[in-house]
Amino acid sequence: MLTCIDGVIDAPTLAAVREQLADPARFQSGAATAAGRARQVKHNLQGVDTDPQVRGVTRLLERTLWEHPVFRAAARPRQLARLLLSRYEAGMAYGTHIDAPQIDGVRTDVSFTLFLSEPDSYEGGELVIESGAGEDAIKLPAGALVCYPSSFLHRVAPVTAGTRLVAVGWVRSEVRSAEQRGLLFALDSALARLAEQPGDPAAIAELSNIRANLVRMWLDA
Ligand SMILES: O=C(O)CCC(=O)C(=O)O
Ligand SMILES: [Fe+2]
Repeated sequence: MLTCIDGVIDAPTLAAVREQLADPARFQSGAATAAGRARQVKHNLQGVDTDPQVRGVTRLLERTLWEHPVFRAAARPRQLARLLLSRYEAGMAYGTHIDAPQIDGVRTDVSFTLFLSEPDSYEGGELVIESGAGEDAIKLPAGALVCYPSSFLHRVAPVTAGTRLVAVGWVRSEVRSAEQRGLLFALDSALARLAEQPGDPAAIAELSNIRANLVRMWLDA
């Protein structure tokens, strides 16, 4: 299941982040962090992790994501394996690959892309995800995020003009199965809607109890 979440980063923060990452010298070849077959198809740039601005932005984004209620409900993060700032200039792309099953010793259950560039500021650069039901080409507004099971093949279509700046990352989830995470996310969303209107408190309590018991059954922690 793919989940898109709007407005994860607000406009002033986005502007500050883009400003801090504007200097291309803060980026190096993306091949440094690709393993196996992915290395052959990875043509992009990524933030130099010793650069103080890159570190500052990375920490800020990690913190924001960790505290974001909808991201937490969708990904159920137990640990953030890594967050990378990636930059694609005209001619760059990332061919079809699968993400490593472990990054820095952390199992990868959920992959995500947080879009930092406005979609009309570059051409191409869609994140194309192959789920069982076919391909989805994702290009979201700046500040929005897509998360998807790390088991899906995916690629970044060539950028043909402009610069695509994103943060990509991987999560070890406390619910390992994508199907179970999807059910819990749907249940959470329905319960949040029910809580907004006067309804049947006993029914809401019953549903909350079912949710808690499913979490207990499925928790990988
Ligand atoms: O840039 C993206 O949206 C995804 C990049 C990617 O697949 C990766 O870094 O593994
Ligand atoms: Fe990937």
